[in-house]
Amino acid sequence: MGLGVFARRFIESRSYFGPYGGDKRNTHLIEEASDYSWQVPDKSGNIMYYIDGGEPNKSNWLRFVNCPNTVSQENLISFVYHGDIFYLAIRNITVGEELLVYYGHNYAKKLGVDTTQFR
Ligand SMILES: C[S@@+](CC[C@H](N)C(=O)[O-])C[C@H]1O[C@@H](n2cnc3c(N)ncnc32)[C@H](O)[C@@H]1O
Repeated sequence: MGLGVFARRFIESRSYFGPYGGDKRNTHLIEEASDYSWQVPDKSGNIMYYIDGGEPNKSNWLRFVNCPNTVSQENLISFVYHGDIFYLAIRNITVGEELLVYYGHNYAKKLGVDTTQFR
């Protein structure tokens, strides 16, 4: 699991964080090459490009947020706004709790997460 992000202060539901830092790339090969990339879809769901936070100096702390193993652990969801990725708190998060955002079925499966419980 490596490093993760833990709340140092109370985070109110609907707080949001971002944008996720990284290079915008057009190749799907980045999904294989980087553990830190997000797909950015257009309004029809077609992938426009990827944001790759693989290089720490071009990214930010959002790259360290892990994926939950169970739905009850999930406390952030990702969303696209003006072509960037943001994370939204879907409930109050208490001090010391790990911030966890679901990565999507494909990536989560690779990590051994039981994806059937996630929408
Ligand atoms: C975006 S990074 C998250 C930060 C990472 N833990 C680190 O130390 O840089 C994604 C990587 O974190 C690890 N990871 C995140 N969520 C995980 C989970 N639920 N189970 C196992 N590994 C996980 C995997 O190695 C994955 O490729």
